[in-house]
Amino acid sequence: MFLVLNRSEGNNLIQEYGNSRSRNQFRVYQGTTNVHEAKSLWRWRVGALTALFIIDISCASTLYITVRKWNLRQNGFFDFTHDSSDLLLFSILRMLTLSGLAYYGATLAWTEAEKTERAKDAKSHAHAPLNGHANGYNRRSPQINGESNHGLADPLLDKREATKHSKGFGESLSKKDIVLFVVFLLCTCFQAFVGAKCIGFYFDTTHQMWGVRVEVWQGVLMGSQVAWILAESRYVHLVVDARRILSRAVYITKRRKEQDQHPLAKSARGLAESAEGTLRGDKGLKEEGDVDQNRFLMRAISLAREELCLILCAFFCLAVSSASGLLLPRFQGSILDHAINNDKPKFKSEIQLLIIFTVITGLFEATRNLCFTVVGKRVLKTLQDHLFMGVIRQDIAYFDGTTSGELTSRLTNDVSSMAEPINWMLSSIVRNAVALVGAFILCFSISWKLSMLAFTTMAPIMHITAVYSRWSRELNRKRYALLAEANSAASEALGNVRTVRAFSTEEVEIGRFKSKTQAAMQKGVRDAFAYAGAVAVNDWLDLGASVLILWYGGSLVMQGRLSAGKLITFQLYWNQIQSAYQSIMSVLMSLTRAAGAAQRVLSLVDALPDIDPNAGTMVSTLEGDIKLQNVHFHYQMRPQHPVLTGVSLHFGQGQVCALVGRSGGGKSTIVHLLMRFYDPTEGKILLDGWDMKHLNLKSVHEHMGLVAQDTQMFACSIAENITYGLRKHTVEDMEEAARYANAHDFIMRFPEGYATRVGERGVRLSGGQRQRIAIARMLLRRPKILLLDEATSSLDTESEALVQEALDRLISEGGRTVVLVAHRLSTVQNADMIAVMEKGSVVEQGQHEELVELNGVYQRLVRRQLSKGKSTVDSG
Ligand SMILES: Nc1ncnc2c1ncn2[C@@H]1O[C@H](COP(=O)(O)OP(=O)(O)OP(=O)(O)O)[C@@H](O)[C@H]1O
Repeated sequence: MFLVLNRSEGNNLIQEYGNSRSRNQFRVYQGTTNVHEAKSLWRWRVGALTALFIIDISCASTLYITVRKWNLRQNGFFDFTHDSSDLLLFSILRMLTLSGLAYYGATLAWTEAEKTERAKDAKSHAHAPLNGHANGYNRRSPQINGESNHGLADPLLDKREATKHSKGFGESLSKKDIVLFVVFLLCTCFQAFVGAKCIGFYFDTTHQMWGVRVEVWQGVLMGSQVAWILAESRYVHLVVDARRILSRAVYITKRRKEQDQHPLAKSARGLAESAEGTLRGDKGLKEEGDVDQNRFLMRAISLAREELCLILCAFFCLAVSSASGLLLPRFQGSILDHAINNDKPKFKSEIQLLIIFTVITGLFEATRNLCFTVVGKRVLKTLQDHLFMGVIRQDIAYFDGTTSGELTSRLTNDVSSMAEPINWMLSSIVRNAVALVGAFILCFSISWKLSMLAFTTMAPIMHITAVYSRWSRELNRKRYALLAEANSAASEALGNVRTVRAFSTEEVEIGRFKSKTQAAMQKGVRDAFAYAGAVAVNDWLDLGASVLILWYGGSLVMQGRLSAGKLITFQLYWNQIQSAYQSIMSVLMSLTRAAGAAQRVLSLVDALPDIDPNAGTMVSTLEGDIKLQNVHFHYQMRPQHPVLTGVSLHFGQGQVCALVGRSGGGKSTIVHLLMRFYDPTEGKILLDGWDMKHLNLKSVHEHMGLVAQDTQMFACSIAENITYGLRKHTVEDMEEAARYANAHDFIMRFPEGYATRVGERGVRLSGGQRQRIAIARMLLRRPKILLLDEATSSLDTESEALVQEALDRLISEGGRTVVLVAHRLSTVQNADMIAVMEKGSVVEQGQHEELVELNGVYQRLVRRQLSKGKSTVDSG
């Protein structure tokens, strides 16, 4: 039973995120792309199916032999009640039909998979030139400057065809699905036949074979046939799926080879690297592992490991409540029998026992529930903490390629969708599994024939559940992606609400948001319909089973072969099986829904940053000597655009060094590299002679201070902003830093002084005030290395003068290495070294006078400044 529900297909799922139409939309493919792996999966599954056929026929043959030897025939012709040659015949027929259908289905799967891949290519071709992004090197064919990809994609492919095939796994019904449905129907009919055969069959109760009654042998052989048929039906599905996986792997490998030989392969790779919404580290893209129901369950269990004591207590309560709960139907049945037989003393004592066991069950049930709920809540908390830790420690490169909306969605929607089933699944799955297995055994002990008949309805239920789970999982993945897009649109609009108001684009933003929520809602509604359908069919099948039980059980009672009480007990156990099964099914379905969210959450929880701030040698003091040796760099989101091309610079200890040059020359990028937001793609940065990569980043940052152009503030008080990140400080130190930064006076003019709250991102302060607070924050840390990245460029003259005064004071203090980007001429003039950057390289270097004499780029910049009547070196 669980074999089918907890599908373990053994194939990994590769998620590919697309960028063709919208940022976060991703497409899902199932299976490996490695041809070798796909081939062995195919062989393995074909082998397993063949083995199943062999076992099935062996069972049928053995049954036939035992029946011929021990079952007395009434006449010479075929006799349904005394002969099993029909079962043998059906086994052979089954083997031939299922093999044929598996072969046909596999052929269809091969061509369908190839067609789907082609359609996906065609679709990505159609979109790629519109937005300038290709969609995954080695995964989709890029179209650059109108060039197609060796004709691999069929440009004439009908657009509707492309849409149909790109709908994704599980969303469209194909010929292959129809073949699989026929397999399912056939197998269900075969199972029903074996069930019916069991009921009417004459089992020899007198003879023995190897010390075991022949009746038992025959019953086991017939019973196991039902299981083999179920497994065969499943394996035909798996064989067909393996063919699809192989076809896709072959197609993709072929495409990869052709792409690698393509002259534009490098650009394609670059475009793929820049796809948004993907998990990336500083060194490039990272693959997000698949999380299916099984892995999700395993993960939930490992998360709950810390709560071992509570879990053990819960399991103890579970054992007691399950054991006593399983006895209740027995009491109910025998009470009825005693009532019918008018046996008053036994009737009374059974009633008393029933009351005692009901109280015990309820008590332990409640305690078990409490323990598991507490475990669920604690797991949720751990998960939330882990996710936030996972997000905040990611490389800056990751944040370059994602939006705050998407992250918020992961932290809120995804985590709650993932945690929802965790809250109760631990409790529910174990309790219901125990009830299911226990009731199953007890049902067989009452009447194995009745059980066989009832259980033939289980196979279709399991099949429908498995098909729905699979379909729903893919649909929900897409739904969550759409919700993330909606979040992203909302947070972008709200973050820029002033611009939205200024341009009166509220309607546009509302439309953008609505289109995403609408699409997500449609997928949700589709899922709800399918869910309702699956549940309805399953309910009908359940009811059908109850009718069968009453019909056959009732006839047994009338024949005097079963007591009425036993029939009631059987019915109660059957109800228990049904409700346990339904509960497990709904847990698994919610696991299915949650697996999509879990994948997005766990991929982040598990992803370790490439630049680990905690790794490397600790630094207690820094002299402040910085060397850049032949540094090359490009941002991942624009891999084809080199930002730094072989930059070598020396910022001596205690020197004031300036970086000037045209906008986009790479000055801020050098500051980013010095902060180690990114690592150079080539070359080295040495700090006091040590390669920065080998130093502990946290300890290095304690000696560095950065004042950037766009100062970032937290929505708390001014005091908290100034002392941000410092564990020890005094109020006097804070005020002194603020005075030094020309901030004390304006802070004191606020009614609440240092306790004034600054609002989100410091919106309640002016740009100059924010800058001065940032300077105070940095001063309080007394850094050895000071990085000033155009700290005054966006300020008006008055604010600029105030901020500049604070900075000049700081610089003139000496003893610090200062790297400043595009400052006022006066400051740059006095710098010990000025480096002029152009198009990612240093074109001139020296002191002010030397550079002016060179009559080159620097002199032109100065001249332009003077002609504009400004006193700053223009960076544009
Ligand atoms: N996170 C990023 N992702 C991709 N490209 C980036 C990123 N940051 C900057 N760039 C690009 O890198 C190049 C250099 O940018 P950088 O900010 O270093 O220039 P700059 O010399 O400091 O310019 P400005 O004086 O205007 O600030 C620019 O072309 C810019 O578009």
